[in-house]
Amino acid sequence: MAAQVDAVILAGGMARRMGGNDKGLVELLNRPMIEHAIERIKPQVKEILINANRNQNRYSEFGFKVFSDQDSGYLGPLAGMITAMSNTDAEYLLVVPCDCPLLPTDLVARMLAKLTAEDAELAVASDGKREQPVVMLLKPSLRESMKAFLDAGERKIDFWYAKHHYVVAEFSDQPNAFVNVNTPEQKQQLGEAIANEENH
Ligand SMILES: Nc1nc2c(ncn2[C@@H]2O[C@H](COP(=O)(O)OP(=O)(O)OP(=O)(O)O)[C@@H](O)[C@H]2O)c(=O)[nH]1
Ligand SMILES: [Mg+2]
Repeated sequence: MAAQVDAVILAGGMARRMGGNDKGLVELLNRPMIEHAIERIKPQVKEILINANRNQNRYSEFGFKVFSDQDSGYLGPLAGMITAMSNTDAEYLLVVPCDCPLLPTDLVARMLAKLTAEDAELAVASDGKREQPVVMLLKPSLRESMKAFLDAGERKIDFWYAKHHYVVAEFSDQPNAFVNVNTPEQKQQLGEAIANEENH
């Protein structure tokens, strides 16, 4: 039987570079940004969880459970992951950010294949050039380790996973898959690029 995988879409940041507008809800091509991620990920997992620290009612309209960080105070993406890990009973949790509209449609399959082939604890995605620390597939049992790391005042995701047996799943065949939107200018550029692509 295929392994059970749930996903958390992280939308819990402050989006300062977006001018403080809730990044998951700003519109890209007339749709809230998170909807692009939902569309890519939904066919690949059992359930989607949304992690958001404001506008929870608006987020719940997408039809999935919404969780805020357990420890308030914007402690970074790891705080959102910890919350999701306590709210899933799946074998694996996929973590993705809300601001990556072009995530691979074969993300879970390839990360899971790599993780199981090497009997690793977690897999991190790479675009072929760089690891993408907010795109991970992990076992929810890693929650204790992540919590201890955060409680010790640490924040950096790659420092955390370096402590574990991890593998890197490469998506060099899809160099734009992890394009990430942080500013209004990037949003504008990506919107135009996608629209151009669709017109060809
Ligand atoms: N739960 C949670 N998620 C966070 C937090 N900070 C960032 N994230 C998420 O982590 C992902 C990557 O972070 P960034 O792209 O830096 O987003 P951001 O922090 O909202 O934006 P900036 O304020 O411009 O850095 C995004 O999906 C954010 O929603 C946090 O404190 N808590
Ligand atoms: Mg940030």
